[in-house]
Amino acid sequence: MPLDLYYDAVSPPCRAVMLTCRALDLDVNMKYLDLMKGETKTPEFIAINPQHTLPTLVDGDLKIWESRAICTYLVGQYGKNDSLYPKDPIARAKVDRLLYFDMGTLYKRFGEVVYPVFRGETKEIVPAKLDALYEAMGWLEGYLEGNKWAAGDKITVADFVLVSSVQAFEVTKINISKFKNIAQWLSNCKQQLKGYGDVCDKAMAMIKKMTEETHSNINLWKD
Ligand SMILES: N[C@@H](CCC(=O)N[C@@H](CS)C(=O)NCC(=O)O)C(=O)O
Repeated sequence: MPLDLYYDAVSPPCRAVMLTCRALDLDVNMKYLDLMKGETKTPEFIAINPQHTLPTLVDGDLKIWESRAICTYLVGQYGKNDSLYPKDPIARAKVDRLLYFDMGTLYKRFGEVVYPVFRGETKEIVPAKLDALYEAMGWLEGYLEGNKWAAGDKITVADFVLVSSVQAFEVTKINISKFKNIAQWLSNCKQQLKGYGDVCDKAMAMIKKMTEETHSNINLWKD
């Protein structure tokens, strides 16, 4: 039974799942819904996911959303081994910590700074919110110290999830070069994650264009 993935690559959570699918070499039926056109709000899609969020995966009778849950499900169900999401409780705890850190802190803080501007709700950045984002980046910088990949010396789903957030920081003109470990890890991801360019390049160009349209007078750079 083929997997159906409802997605729009402009969304970081969707890119995390797409990178996971590439890493696992999965044959996926890609079902594009245009977020900008509100295509998640149709009765047909709400019948699949009442929360109407992308990404959403349909695998036979299983309908699942929440990107990080999809990534870990896919590894458990289809991975040839557990390398991308280790079964060992300690190794898994280190990956899970990063998945929750991304959802509850890093990506959340990014969204609080940038999305109100993208949505045209404000033209002002709240300085405390920008400080909070850079604070979270400082924590990520520390977690990456001495590690090639987010959770250690092997690629895990934490890399797919975190890079999908951090790559958006770069095109929205947040200063990544201030954080040497993040900059090096981002470069590793660009070069070594399977399908990175296919999954991310077009979406990054779109986000860059949106940034130029909405953020031209807004400074997110901090030295
Ligand atoms: N925590 C969720 C967030 C999902 C989410 O909010 N997706 C947004 C795009 S980034 C969406 O689908 N918005 C359209 C809608 O809510 O109708 C995840 O990681 O999957």
